Amino acid sequence: MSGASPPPPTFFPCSYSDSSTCSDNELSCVRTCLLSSNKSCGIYPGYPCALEKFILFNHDKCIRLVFDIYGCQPSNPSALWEKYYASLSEDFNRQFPGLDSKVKHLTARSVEQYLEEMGKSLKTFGLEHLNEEQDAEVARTKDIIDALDAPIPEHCISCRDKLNKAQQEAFNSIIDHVKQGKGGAFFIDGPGGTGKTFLYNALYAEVRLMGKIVLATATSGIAAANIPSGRTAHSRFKIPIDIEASLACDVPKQGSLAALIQETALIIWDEASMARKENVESLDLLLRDLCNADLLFGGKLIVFGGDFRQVLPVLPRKTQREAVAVSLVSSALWARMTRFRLTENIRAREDPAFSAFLLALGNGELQTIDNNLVHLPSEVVKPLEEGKDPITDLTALTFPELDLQAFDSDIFTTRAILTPMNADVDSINTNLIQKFPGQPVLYKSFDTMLDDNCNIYPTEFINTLCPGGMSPHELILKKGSPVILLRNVLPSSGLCNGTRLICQEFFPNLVQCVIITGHHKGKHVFIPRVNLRPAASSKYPILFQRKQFPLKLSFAMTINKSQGQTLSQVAIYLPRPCFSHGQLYVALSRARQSAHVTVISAGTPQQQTETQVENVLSYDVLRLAGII
Ligand SMILES: Nc1ncnc2c1ncn2[C@@H]1O[C@H](COP(=O)(O)OP(=O)(O)OP(=O)(O)O)[C@@H](O)[C@H]1O
Repeated sequence: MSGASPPPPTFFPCSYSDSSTCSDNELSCVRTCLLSSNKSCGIYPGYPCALEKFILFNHDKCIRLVFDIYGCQPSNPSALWEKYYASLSEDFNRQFPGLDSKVKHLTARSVEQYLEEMGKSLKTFGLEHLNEEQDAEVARTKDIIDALDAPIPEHCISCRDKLNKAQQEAFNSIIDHVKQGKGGAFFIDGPGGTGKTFLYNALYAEVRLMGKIVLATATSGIAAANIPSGRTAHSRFKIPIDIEASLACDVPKQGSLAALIQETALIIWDEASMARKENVESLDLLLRDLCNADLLFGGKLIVFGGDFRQVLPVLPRKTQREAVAVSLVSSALWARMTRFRLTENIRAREDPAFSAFLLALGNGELQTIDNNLVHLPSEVVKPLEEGKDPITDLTALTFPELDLQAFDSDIFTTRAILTPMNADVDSINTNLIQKFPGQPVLYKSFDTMLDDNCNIYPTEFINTLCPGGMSPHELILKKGSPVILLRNVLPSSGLCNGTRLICQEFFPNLVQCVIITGHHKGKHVFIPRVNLRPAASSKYPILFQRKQFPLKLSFAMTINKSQGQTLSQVAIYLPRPCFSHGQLYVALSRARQSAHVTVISAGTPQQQTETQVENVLSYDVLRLAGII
C-alpha cells in the first residue's frame, strides 16, 4: 500500500465531567494537550477543563467557560463559582483592596455581563442569589464606567477628517443633536460602498471623545464587528426572538442596562434594512418606557442605517411579499425618521462606469417587472463551458496561489468566491480543502435526535444532515485554511456569526484561530465545540443536535454572508440564479472595480445572451424606501 496517504487525525467530542472535580492530574493533562503536538496528545479528560486552558493562556474571557454557556450545563455552578472566585476577582481585588463586598459585587456583575451577551443570566445557572446580594448602585455604575472606558480606535478618530460632503452633512446634524442633548431618529440611506460604516465610526469617535456613551449595534453580528464595541441589536437591547409571543424587551426598569441606556448619548443600529420591523418597534417601546416619554424612541438620539437595495430580513420559506411586509419600510416608524442619503460609491470610486452600473442595478433600472433579466458588463462575465469543471476556473480566478502552494493568508481576507446557495458553497469548499497544502485534521461531531423516542433515525442518517447554519458531521480543516463562524459566540470579542478566521492549531476540543475581519482583526482566539441545532425559524423537519465546532470552511461563502465587506477579488458563481431581493447587487458591489469581479454563470433557458442573468428584485420595497 505504498503511496497511500495516512488517514487524518480524527477528534471526537469529549464527554462532559464537572470541572469542579478537575484534579491536578487532569490539569497537567490539559497542559500537555495544549503545549504538545497533536500526535502525542490523547483526548483530554473533560470539556470544562477548557477553563484551565483559558487561564493558562491568560485569556480574559475565561468567565464564559466557567459557566460553560457554550453548550453544557455544569452540574454544580456554585462549586465552580467558589473554585474560580479568586481568579475571577483578581483585578477587582487589586483595584479595591480590603473592600470584599464591593469586589464580590463587581465580580458577580462581570460574570453577569458576559452571560447577558448570550441572552443568559446568573439565574440560568441557579446563581441568582449573587445578583440579589449585589449593590444595585455598584452594578449600575460598573456598566456605565465600562461604557465610558470603551476604547476609541485611532482609525475611527481619523475618519472624522476624511468625510465627504454628504457624510459631513449627516455627521454635523447628528453631532449637533448630541451637543444639544436633543433626541431624534435618523436613517443613513446609501447604496453599498457609500461609506455608511465609515460615518458610524466617525460618529462613534466624536461622541466618545466628548466623554459620552455610544451604544453601537447592528442587525447581524458581522456588521456589528465593523463598529467599535458593536453588539447585535438583539443582544444589546434584549429584543425578543419570538415576536409572536411578545414585543417587550427583557430590560428591568431598575436594572443596570436600563441605567446604561438612560445615560447613552447616541444609539447606532446598522443594517436596519435587514431587521424585522417588529424588532425596531420593540426598541421604540423600550425607550419610551425607560425614558418615561411618549416620544419617538423615548426622545433618545438614534441613528439607523442600511440599504434597501441589499438583502432584506431573511425569512426561511416565506415569499418576497412577506419579506416586504416585515421590513422596516412597512412600519409606521419609517415615515418619522429623518433620512440622510449618501450617494458617492467610495468603494468603487476608481471605476465610475461600474459604480453607475451598480446603482442602476440596485435601483431596478436595468430590468422591468415582467422581465427580470439584466445585462452585466461583458468584461465581468465568464460563461460556464460545457464539460469543464467550474471549480477549477473559480480557483484559478480567485486563489491562483493554491496551485503554486505558496501564499500569504491575507488572500483569504480580501478575496472570496460567492454563490447564492449553501449546497454550492459546501461543494466548492470540499474541493478546495483537498487542494490546500498541509495535513488535514478531521473533527467528527456527536449527533443526537431530540424527539426520537422510538429510535427511528439511525445515527448514520443524522450524520448526513447539514441544514444551513450548521457545521458538517465531518469537519476537515488544515493549518492556515480560512473558516467562517456560524454562531454569535462572543460578539464583544469579535466572535460573531459571519466572522472569518484562519485556523492555526488543532486540539481535540478547541481550534486556535486568528480573526481576519472586523475590528478584532489579528486577535488570537480559541473556538470550542458547541451544541448546534437547526434554527427554529428554518422549520427544519427533523429536530436534532450536533456537538461540533461552529465553523465552516470559507474559501467560498454565500452572498448573504458577504454583505458589508469590501473585497479586492470576487468570483460570483451562479450555477443557479440568485433567489432573493438584492443578492446579485450585494455580490457585485463587494468589489472596488469591475476588473476585480468575475461572474461565472451556468445560463438558463430564458437567457438570450451570455451576459444576461436573472435579478430578483422587489419594486415594492424600493418604492416604500423612496429609492424609486
Ligand atoms: N470619506 C471616506 N474617505 C475614504 N474612504 C472612505 C470614505 N468613506 C468610505 N470609505 C471607504 O469606502 C469603502 C466602503 O465604505 P463602507 O464600508 O463604510 O460603505 P458601506 O456604505 O457601509 O457599504 P455596505 O453597504 O456595502 O456595507 C471602505 O473601504 C471605506 O473605508
